[in-house]
Amino acid sequence: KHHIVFLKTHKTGSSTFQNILFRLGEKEGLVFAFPARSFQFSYPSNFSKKSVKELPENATEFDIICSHMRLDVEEVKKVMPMDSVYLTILRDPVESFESVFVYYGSYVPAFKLASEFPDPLTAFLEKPDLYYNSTMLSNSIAKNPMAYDLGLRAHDSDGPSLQELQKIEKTFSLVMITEYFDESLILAKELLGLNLEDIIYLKLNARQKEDVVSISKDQAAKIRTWNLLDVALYNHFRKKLQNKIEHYGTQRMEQEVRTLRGLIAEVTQQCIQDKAVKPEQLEEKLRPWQPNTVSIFGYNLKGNLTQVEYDKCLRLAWPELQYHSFLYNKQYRKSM
Ligand SMILES: Nc1ncnc2c1ncn2[C@@H]1O[C@H](COP(=O)(O)OS(=O)(=O)O)[C@@H](OP(=O)(O)O)[C@H]1O
Repeated sequence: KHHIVFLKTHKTGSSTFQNILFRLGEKEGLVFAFPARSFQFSYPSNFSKKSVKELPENATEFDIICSHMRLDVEEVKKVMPMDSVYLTILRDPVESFESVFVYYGSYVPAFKLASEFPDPLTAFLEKPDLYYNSTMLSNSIAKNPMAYDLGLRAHDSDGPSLQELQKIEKTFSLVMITEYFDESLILAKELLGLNLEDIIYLKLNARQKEDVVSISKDQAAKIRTWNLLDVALYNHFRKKLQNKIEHYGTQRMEQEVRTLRGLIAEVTQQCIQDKAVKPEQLEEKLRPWQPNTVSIFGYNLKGNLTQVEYDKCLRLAWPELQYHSFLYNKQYRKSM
């Protein structure tokens, strides 16, 4: 029986991987550790056992946890079985910071202050310390967002200590890398003993292209300086993943990735009417949550699916909040 802890980092492709885990959990009847309130574990505060909904009737343990949290390993251990496999995902900090900046532009005070300028990202990067007050909890994600989610001292300006890196290495069996998403999935499949069918996915939570800010070399350098800890983490674990791919066998990996992509093309053909659909053209059931500054794409399903096909296709395209609510309702036999 699987026992899985997935640390869902922000703006890294984590919803796509979470969807794979939602489907796995549903298929295997795993017990999810859900937040007691809402969809996150008291984020941006540290994870706490108190923020977890109690076990459902007749269950003796939780099997899987995969909602947003700020990691506190000792607290997670109070909730999850000792033999749980820990996974997480990191994305190129230039890409992930740009995504965080735009997505949370009107929610995070540091970003909101810069939003009054015609080019908010340039204004912010020019003098980030002018906008960033590290004592405000609501600014948590404004600097080194991935390190913050991992529970590190993200507001500092230096890199991680060897001790911090060693702790992450000791905790996580696999740190996936968004730029090697499919390769990471193959490694996750091996680690968890899954089939290729289990890791078929549709890319979720993508912004419409007009909302993606194209980053100049100068801006990229400034993003890296501001997010030094994320850069160090990313570089370290990217290298590690590359080594794992080599160890797995580069050709064997290429073959598996090709097969996976073929399977993805098949289900896309079977399930999807339109890709990259704007929110206003999506029915509510398939509309991802929308921040007020950007549009997040979704999928329209084909109209002529049998019930069995519809159930399968829906789950692939189901945005996080809708699928989460469905699983919660099923597990507790009552709505959230
Ligand atoms: N498979 C795959 N490969 C590469 N990139 C991917 C993938 N799946 C999702 N994405 C991109 O990840 C961004 C969304 O990340 P999250 O789902 O982690 O966001 S959230 O924090 O849960 O809101 C979002 O990035 P932006 O479009 O740049 O905002 C998605 O496009």
